[in-house]
Amino acid sequence: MMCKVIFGQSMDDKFQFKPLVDETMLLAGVFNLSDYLPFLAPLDFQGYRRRLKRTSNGLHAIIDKMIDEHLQGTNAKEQKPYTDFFHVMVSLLNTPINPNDEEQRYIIGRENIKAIMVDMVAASFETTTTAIEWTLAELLRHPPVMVVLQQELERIVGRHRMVEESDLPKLTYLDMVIKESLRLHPVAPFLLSRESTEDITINGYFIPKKSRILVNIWSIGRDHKVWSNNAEEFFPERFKDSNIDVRGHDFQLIPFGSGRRGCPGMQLGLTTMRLIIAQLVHCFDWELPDRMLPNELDMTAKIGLTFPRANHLLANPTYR
Ligand code: HEM
Repeated sequence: MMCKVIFGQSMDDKFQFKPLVDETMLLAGVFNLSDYLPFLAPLDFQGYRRRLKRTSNGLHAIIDKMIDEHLQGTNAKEQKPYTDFFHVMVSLLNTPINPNDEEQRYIIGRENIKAIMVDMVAASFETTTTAIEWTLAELLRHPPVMVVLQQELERIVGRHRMVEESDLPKLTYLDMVIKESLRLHPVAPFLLSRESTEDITINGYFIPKKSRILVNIWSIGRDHKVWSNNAEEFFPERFKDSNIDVRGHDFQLIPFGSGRRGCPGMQLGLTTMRLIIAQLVHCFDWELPDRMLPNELDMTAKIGLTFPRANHLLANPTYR
């Protein structure tokens, strides 16, 4: 789905991004000795930098090939007006980004387009699927919550048609379920790192200029002082009559980050997440395999830049 939005076509054998994105996420979040002992960085003891370079070259090579195809016009589909991100970007190749500024003319080059596309691919492919998988896992672990959500869908949508995007604003319990899932399972538990631009003291802690700052939203999401004693529990009702929102202003819940580097794909990610969860729960009843009990479902996460489930969720759907 994200491939269609970004590239205007489904992923096929020619453009295999997924293994390269998985490797990038793993390497970007792995324990790296040089982060703690920077003088070791040039030696690349663990070989992570070499691996990351190979992965990055792989991603760049795929996008290079796609740009070439676009420029040669070999793909018949490309004759139509562009409605996807990639083709709009490539149509801007070698044009000035600020044509009215005579002094600083900045031309969009191939390297710029490749860097933006790699950023988009890495940031969009795994995030939404990871968030959906965690939400479905929590619903399977909490059958009463699943029932309340199904009742809401029946009330608002009924049984005779599929959920549509226009139904989403009315699905308030779904919204609470999604907030609760993102609170306990933020896709990027440390956000993207920041660097402090000046010396500052916050709550008695001195942070020198040029420090690398990681914001641990996983911990904030489970902090009893913020979320009360049931912070570890999946309890969507905590958001009933609450104004807490995920859009970056309520700092106890910032699964899409905040500020200038906050997630630009938030609206797309949230809408996709809501629609897919709603459709899965509306169309099917779900059961864990082999008579597994809800509390036996393994909820271990795999550590990387993102925080996906260690083992993919297995569940049996029955059409309702
Ligand atoms: C549920 C889905 C998603 C979640 C939870 C999510 C979360 C995040 C987070 C936490 C960040 C870092 C923000 C910060 O450090 O302040 C981020 C960055 C980013 N996201 Fe998302 N994201 C999602 C979907 C998407 C989608 C669908 C796209 C694009 C189509 C996207 C594009 C990006 C990009 C390009 C960045 C990097 C921004 C930068 O470097 O300044 N994300 N996302």
